[in-house]
Amino acid sequence: MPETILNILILEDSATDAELMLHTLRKEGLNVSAHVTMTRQGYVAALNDEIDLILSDYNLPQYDALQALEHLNALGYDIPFILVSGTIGDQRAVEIIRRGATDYLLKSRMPKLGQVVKRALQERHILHEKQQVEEQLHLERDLLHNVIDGLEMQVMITDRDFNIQVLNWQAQKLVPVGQSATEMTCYQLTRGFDSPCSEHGMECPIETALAKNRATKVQQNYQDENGENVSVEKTATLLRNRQDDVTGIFLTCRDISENMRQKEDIAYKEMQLEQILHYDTLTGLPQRDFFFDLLHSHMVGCQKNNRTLALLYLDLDRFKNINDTLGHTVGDQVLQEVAQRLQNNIRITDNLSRMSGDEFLITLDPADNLSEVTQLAQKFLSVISVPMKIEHHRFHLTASIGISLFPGDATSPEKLLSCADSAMYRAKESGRDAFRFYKPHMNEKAQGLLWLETELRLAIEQEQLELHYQPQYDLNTGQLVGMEALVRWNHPEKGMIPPGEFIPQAEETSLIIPLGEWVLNTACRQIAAWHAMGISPIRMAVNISAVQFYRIDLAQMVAKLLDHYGLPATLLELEITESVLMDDVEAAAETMNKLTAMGIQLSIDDFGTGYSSLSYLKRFPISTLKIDRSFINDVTINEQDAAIALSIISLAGHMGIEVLAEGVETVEQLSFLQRHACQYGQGYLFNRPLPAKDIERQLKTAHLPECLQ
Ligand SMILES: Nc1nc2c(ncn2[C@@H]2O[C@H](COP(=O)(O)O[C@H]3[C@@H](O)[C@H](n4cnc5c(=O)[nH]c(N)nc54)O[C@@H]3COP(=O)(O)O)[C@@H](O)[C@H]2O)c(=O)[nH]1
Repeated sequence: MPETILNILILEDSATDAELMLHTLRKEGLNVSAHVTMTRQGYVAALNDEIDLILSDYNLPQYDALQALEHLNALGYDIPFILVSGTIGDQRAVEIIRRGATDYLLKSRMPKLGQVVKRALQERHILHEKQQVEEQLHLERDLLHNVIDGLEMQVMITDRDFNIQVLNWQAQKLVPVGQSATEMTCYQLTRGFDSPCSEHGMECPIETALAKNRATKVQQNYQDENGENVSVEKTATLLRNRQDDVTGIFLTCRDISENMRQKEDIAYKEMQLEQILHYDTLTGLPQRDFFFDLLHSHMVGCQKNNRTLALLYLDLDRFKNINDTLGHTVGDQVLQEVAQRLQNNIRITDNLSRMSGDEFLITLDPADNLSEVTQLAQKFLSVISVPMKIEHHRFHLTASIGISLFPGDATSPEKLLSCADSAMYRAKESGRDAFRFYKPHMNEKAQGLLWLETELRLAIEQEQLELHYQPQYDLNTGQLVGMEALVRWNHPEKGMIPPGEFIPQAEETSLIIPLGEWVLNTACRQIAAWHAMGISPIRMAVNISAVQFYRIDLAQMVAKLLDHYGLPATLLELEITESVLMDDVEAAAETMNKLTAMGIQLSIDDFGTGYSSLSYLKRFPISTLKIDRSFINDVTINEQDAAIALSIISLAGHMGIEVLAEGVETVEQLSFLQRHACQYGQGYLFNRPLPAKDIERQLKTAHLPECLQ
């Protein structure tokens, strides 16, 4: 590294002294380059930024050190100035130091010059460095101040007791006119509180930062004076001295209300997107892919907890016809209605989705109870089959359902779906409006159902069914007033199967429709046949199930039969259970009104066992209430049953409705009913249900049961 050259300006009229100075300095190891002058002009001309040091005698012929110092200061140079002179007295020496000289050396002490110069240069160097540091600090402070001031957030520095010490421009704006920020606390300034935020139900960033001994960020939410929701984010950074003591807190406060609103907006849009991606826009149900996720997680849950899950694949029957004939707008409304009906009937733990077009998927979880699965599947078919009114169109819709079980049938969602799909096709093949379990794993009940359904279909075709008739009597006169047609199944291998064993299954599989039609047709044919034999006409009661009531145009069918056999409608009575009426009050009233308008009598079967609502008695055109035989059974020994029977008799009397007691088996029951003015009765005491031939005999002979004679 090249040695630094020291440029010295020497103001000296003695060449020897100047030479001595240089010699002394060089001897001290300084590499010196010097310019010597004794005049003012020479001095001023030689002054420049390159000069490192000035050595000056005190008195010169036309100039002196005080003037030289003045010039130096006037020209703005900052060069160490050392007076090297003979004795000038202390006063002058002090004066010259006061005027800006760096040091003073007597010529008699010339050997010390090196040390004096070195010290002066060093001091100057230190001073320069200090100035530079100060300059730098000043610049940085300025920069920091500008940066903080330029921030859109409020910034303040407080002490540990929340007292404000420094504020930026944004925070300054909060300071009330006439008040000084430094006399306020941060909570007064930002919230107008008289105590820290923590005492007002909000987290205080300063307290948290001090407690955790580190920088902290908190969010405060509140309502401003206009009732607007405000969210602010506050950070507190601990300021420390060299001993690591906390000397203050650097606090920032940012209004993030807009961010929060945007976040909420984004969250809402994400939710909408989620809705679009995962949910079917027409029905609002989960779409296929999302449903598969749900199915998968249900399967995992079932596996873990040893539960069975059922997947139901539901496809509407002949839905294409609706779309093709009435257009997609009507079709869409039908799908929405179906979705709604299914949604209303699934359990809280089940899931429903729209697979595509007119196909819906339902997970039943848990599905350990297979009879419940069967009931639910039937329920879905039933609710879909309740007539639907869209615009001015009325529909009788049906569906086919395939059911697969996890883990029995398949262990992957795809395979489970494929099993349910093939079961659904089997349901379609069976004539639609039915459900089928996936075959390899059908439970006993499902297998039994399938057997029954197949056999019952054959029974209708092969005339294994027959009707028995149970007479109904006027309990006062003993007169035979009507009879109830009751179906019997004479199975070629199993013998007589009671209706209680096949009617409910026929209702589940919708076979009740052809079966019910067969019963009505046979009953009407029988009335016509007896009429043709000259037997005086007698009213025939026929049981009608809910499925018949809602899924076919019953009035139209009955009208056709009456017309076909040339019978007056008054000879026909249709028995409906209470629950049928409650399924769809509007539709029930419509059908009943049509039937009564034709002259058909309507009776309520098993009265007292269901809703027994007075309101429907007023609403529907009912001609007879049939007291359920469960009340008649113990009417003479059970006070409660007696009370129920009596109130039904009284109720019917007040409403002008006829009343018939079912299941009269004993003379005691008969006399109770007679005593309490029950008009009609039916039961084993008078007759069991009998084949047509046996009834014929009674009708021809007008034979009265003994107990009524
Ligand atoms: N939808 C249709 N349902 C029908 C039809 N035929 C019958 N059924 C219903 O099946 C249930 C069982 O009927 P069934 O075994 O025929 O029993 C009837 C009578 O035999 C029995 N009864 C009559 N009197 C007495 C008696 O004194 N004691 C006694 N223990 N039982 C008696 O009651 C049944 C008639 O009941 P109801 O219909 O409520 O009047 C039954 O629910 C039938 O409704 C059909 O064609 N379609």
